Amino acid sequence: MRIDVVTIFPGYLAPLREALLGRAVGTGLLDIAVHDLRDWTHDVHQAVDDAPYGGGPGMVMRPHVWGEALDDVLAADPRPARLVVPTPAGRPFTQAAAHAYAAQERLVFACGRYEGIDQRVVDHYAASMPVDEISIGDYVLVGGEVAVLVVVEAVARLLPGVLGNPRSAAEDSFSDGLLEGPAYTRPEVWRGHAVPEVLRSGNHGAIARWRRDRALERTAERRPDLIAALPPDALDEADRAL
Ligand SMILES: NC(=O)c1ccno1
Repeated sequence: MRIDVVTIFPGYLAPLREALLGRAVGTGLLDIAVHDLRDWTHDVHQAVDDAPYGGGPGMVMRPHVWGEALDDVLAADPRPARLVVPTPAGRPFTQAAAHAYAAQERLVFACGRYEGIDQRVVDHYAASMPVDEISIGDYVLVGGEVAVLVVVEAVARLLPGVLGNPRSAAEDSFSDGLLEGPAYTRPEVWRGHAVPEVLRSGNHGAIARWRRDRALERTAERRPDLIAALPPDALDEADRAL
């Protein structure tokens, strides 16, 4: 997979070269290119924003700079791309979206700043390619860069070969529509808190049942919306007896 990120703060994306993502780049599983939007300005001030039509606070990012940048970035690789624009006004980014993105050959991220990018940029590219305006949560960041880090990590870990144990992704929170339950490791007792005995029993059926029950309890308590969204056949008789 190739990932391009266009931003006025390339340094914000440095973590993409670290740890798991850095190894994925090093092994060729992931190809990441970060571009400075200001490279496509032509004025001495390298201006990328201007006052909003209709008035209001803040500045809006200028369409012609973005258009020149995205034209060049998209033309740099023949693989079909999806343009992703993080914004608080976007559709929620979910684990399902992460899986969908992991199946893409190429993702191009446009990082807005200020009051965002002139809407005509999204409208223009949406006429010729898939474009998603996505949100990583109901809060407002200073720009799209941090959201890109979140999305890229959520997507990259799903790529075959990136995680050491592929079962990790298969048993993630949300993989079965539920939150993951609690996890424990040694020692058996820590500051008077003992590991649940069933996890030390070696009884794999009982362990699986216990884990499912804890996941159902946690999800019902913290995210009842996920329980409500489960397909009718998702809960078996033992689940319903909980
Ligand atoms: N909530 C978000 O995804 C976001 C992106 C930029 N600012 O906020």
